[in-house]
Amino acid sequence: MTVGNILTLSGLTGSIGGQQVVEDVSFSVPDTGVTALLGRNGVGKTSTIKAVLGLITRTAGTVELAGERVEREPTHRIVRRGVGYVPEDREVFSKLTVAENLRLAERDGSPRRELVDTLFPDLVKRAGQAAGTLSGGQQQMVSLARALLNRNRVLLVDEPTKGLAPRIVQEVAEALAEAAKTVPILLVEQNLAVVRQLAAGVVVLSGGRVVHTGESASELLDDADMVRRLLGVGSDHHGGAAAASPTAAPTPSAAVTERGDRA
Ligand SMILES: Nc1ncnc2c1ncn2[C@@H]1O[C@H](COP(=O)(O)OP(=O)(O)OP(=O)(O)O)[C@@H](O)[C@H]1O
Repeated sequence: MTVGNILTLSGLTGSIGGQQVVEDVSFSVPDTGVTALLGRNGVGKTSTIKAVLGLITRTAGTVELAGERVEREPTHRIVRRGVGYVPEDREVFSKLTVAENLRLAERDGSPRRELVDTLFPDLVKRAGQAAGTLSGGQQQMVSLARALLNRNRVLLVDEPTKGLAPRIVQEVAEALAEAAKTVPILLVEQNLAVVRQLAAGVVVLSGGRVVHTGESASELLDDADMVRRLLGVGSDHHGGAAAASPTAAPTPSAAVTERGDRA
């Protein structure tokens, strides 16, 4: 099977309140695996995802989904075409149960219940629990499960491990790895050990623009100078045991991310 691109951004430019926050962004997301979208705080990663979805004003450029132009379409239509979004901060309905949260997310009559139940057995056990009483990691699982219930062609996942304890970070990373076997993922992630574990390709933004694209995230992460220059993180924060092996679990030290460094 030849590998193609599921999503291609070309010269995408977007603004919030008249201020340009995404500038002439071009890159492609292959139709398999995880592609990481990286960059320091505030460089426009979330805004780029929102521009794809039409959640911020797109002022120029194109977005192709499986070869079809969608940049003029409203958000709901892009979502219906199969672009799943797992936003930063999870956004579960806290007063609703886990089961209700999932049911609300179903877009058609054949949700992929089996897949979701297999991936997230804990959510099956907690089906009757109010989502607001779940831990951050469990809420992240609900958020991921909602996107996976539908037959999406690509998932846009924004900072899924943000604020989670290292052990839970690893659980979320494993769920993402399983999910990626069924759907390509564009992943915004600050935890570089997770990026190393999951991502094949990589795109780095700075000041709303693409400053690096590569087919190997590990290659970028192995280059301490590049990491410092592009991500503003010391090599020790992606080094150590977790960085030495692409399959190693993120350790507490590796889970210290650029977010902490930049504070
Ligand atoms: N609602 C908003 N109103 C005004 N400016 C905004 C808004 N949301 C984002 N911005 C600005 O747009 C720029 C890009 O922000 P964005 O959240 O896309 O960056 P990011 O790379 O995802 O950062 P983070 O790592 O903090 O999530 C920043 O300068 C930010 O201040």
